[in-house]
Parts: sequence; C-alpha cells; structure tokens
Amino acid sequence: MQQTDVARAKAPLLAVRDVSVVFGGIVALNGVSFDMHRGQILGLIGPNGAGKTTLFNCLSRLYQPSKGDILMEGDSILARPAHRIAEIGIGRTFQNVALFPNLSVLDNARVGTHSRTRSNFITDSIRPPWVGRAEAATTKRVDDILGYLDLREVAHVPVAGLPFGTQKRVELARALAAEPKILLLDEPAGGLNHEEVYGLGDLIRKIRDDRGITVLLVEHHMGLVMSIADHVVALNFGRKLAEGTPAQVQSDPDVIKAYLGSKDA
Ligand SMILES: Nc1ncnc2c1ncn2[C@@H]1O[C@H](COP(=O)(O)OP(=O)(O)OP(=O)(O)O)[C@@H](O)[C@H]1O
Repeated sequence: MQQTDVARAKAPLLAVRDVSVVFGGIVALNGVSFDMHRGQILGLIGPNGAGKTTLFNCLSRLYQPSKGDILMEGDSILARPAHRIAEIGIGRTFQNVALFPNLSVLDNARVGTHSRTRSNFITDSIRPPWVGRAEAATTKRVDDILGYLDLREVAHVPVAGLPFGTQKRVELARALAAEPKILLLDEPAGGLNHEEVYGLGDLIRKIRDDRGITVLLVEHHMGLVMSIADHVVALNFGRKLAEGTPAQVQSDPDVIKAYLGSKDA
C-alpha cells in the first residue's frame, strides 16, 4: 500500500472542517467541524433553526459553504455537483419523499443504480455482451434490495398509492441501490407513527450492521436518535454545541439549556 493509500484508509470517512454558511446577513452555520468514522451512526440534532438542514444540504452538495471544507476519504467534495455525489459513495433520502409517483417501486429503485452503470446511448445501441451482463447484475441487485426491505410484494405497484411509511422504504431502496458508503437521512421519522419509528430505527441499525454503511441522521425525534446513534453532534444557532455519546450529549448542560429554551423541548 502506498503512503497516500495508508493516509486515506486512516482518514475519517467524512470530515466536516470549519464549515460556515451565510445567507444574506444570516449566519446559518458558523465554523462547524466534526468527523464521521466508518460504520458509525451519527445523529445530528439541534432545536429549530440550529443549522441541521443547512449542513445536510452542504453534505449533499445543494449548498456551497462560504468557508471551510468537506472531505470524503480525504478528498474535498466541494467541487462536485449534487448529481455526482452518488459516484463517490454518498447516498441520501429526502424529508418529504422525492420519488417518481407514477413509476413502480422497482423502477424507482432502479433509478438509484444509474450512478453505478457504465452504459450510455452508444453501448445501449450496439449492446456488447457486457451490457447484458451488467443489466442482469443490476436487476439482481435491485431485487435483493427489495427483498431486504420487504418490498418485493409491491415491486410492480406505482409508488403514488402506497402508504407513506412504505414510500420511505422505497426511498431507502433507491439510495441503497447506488451502493453508498455513507447514507444521509433527512428526518426519516417525519410523518411516521410510533411503531413505524421504532421499526425504522431497527432497519437503520440493520443496514449499518449488515452492509457496513455509515449513517448520518438528521432528526427531531430524540428517542430515535438516542436509541440508535453511536455518536451525536448537537448544533445551536449555527455552532456546534456538544458532541459525544448519546448519554454525554443528553446530559450536557448547554444542550439541556438550548432545548429547554426552544419549542422542541
Ligand atoms: N435558504 C435560506 N435563506 C435564508 N436563510 C436560511 C435559508 N435556509 C436556512 N436559513 C436560516 O438559517 C438558519 C438555520 O436553518 P436550518 O434550516 O439549517 O435549521 P434547522 O436546524 O434545519 O431547523 P429545523 O429543525 O427547523 O429544520 C435559520 O436561521 C434559517 O432561518
């Protein structure tokens, strides 16, 4: 292994370095830094307006930081547009579910494989043998994921008519189909009932355990974060307030004060 490869292997999977975001006069993020290590479930918490969504949007490349850097396996991702983050192993889901409503569960999940295919319109017209083999492998991979997420029964059903909780699983299927190293989950518990939230918690943990995928979870549901996260980063007014194990962060006086003074308490 070359020295650069060794350094890369030792680097955190994702490093947020002194990131600031300013909207007009509003400082939404102010010098936030933290590391995410391989196989970790990291919960990002904070009261309303703390800067969680802004940070999530920087990680998924929808926002450009005014200052600082974000490194994936040691390389900056800031020059990369949002539609090319899947190629380096960053997958995401959306707060309000962003699927193609008229397409089937299977076709929505297949969309996720796009970043992993080498074919283009020329190879699709000539169809050398490897295109057929690659398509068969993709079909098998998507079918495995649908089975894994208990979606095989509805594989050919348009997603529009499915319950919200099922649509959220389809989003997960699409994200997993891209074979991410890290999965960014934007308030996955939103709109789910109590039972579904705990089912989701088990599923997130299972995805990490079975597939070794690192997870960043932005979430208001404190019970979910505290029960599944290995590491928690708390933001308030755009700054990092505390980080550590769920127990450490939960008992941090600054975190308690921030939540008591907010509507999230
Ligand atoms: N596009 C924008 N333009 C201007 N100000 C913004 C924009 N997005 C966020 N802000 C401001 O930045 C700050 C951080 O907002 P952000 O949405 O990141 O917080 P949050 O922690 O995700 O809050 P919530 O839990 O309510 O979603 C807030 O003061 C917000 O009003």
